[in-house]
Amino acid sequence: MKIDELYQIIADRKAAPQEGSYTNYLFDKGEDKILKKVGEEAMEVLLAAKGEGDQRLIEEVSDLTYHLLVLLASRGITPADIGAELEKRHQPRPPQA
Ligand SMILES: N=c1c2ncn([C@@H]3O[C@H](COP(=O)(O)OP(=O)(O)OP(=O)(O)O)[C@@H](O)[C@H]3O)c2ncn1[C@@H]1O[C@H](COP(=O)(O)O)[C@@H](O)[C@H]1O
Repeated sequence: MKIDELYQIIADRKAAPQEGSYTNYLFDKGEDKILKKVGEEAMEVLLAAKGEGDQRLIEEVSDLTYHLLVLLASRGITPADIGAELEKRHQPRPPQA
């Protein structure tokens, strides 16, 4: 799944809450809960990277990505906003001789 597609699902949950949605559970709990999850998932990324293997790392980065997108959506920030910021930082380098 593309990041933009997942973000759109999350934004749709915000606009139209659904019974049993984990995303809506997070929105209902509020920003402190979302931030706590982001912190926990970030720590799990570190632990996975330090010896749990590439598949675990992929899973934990996916968990972190999802929770970061929930945080952004809760603030009305889009992946395009992040892309624009990264684009501003981008400094193309001349090809090496
Ligand atoms: N990508 C994800 C995704 N990644 C992780 N998670 C959930 O994140 C939670 C993290 O697990 P934890 O054990 O850390 O937390 P927990 O004990 O379940 O919950 P807490 O009590 O700690 O909050 C799990 O419940 C996972 O299901 C996700 N939940 C949803 N999505 C995507 O969001 C879409 C919408 O989901 P719903 O909002 O549930 O409809 C889905 O189609 C998916 O594409």
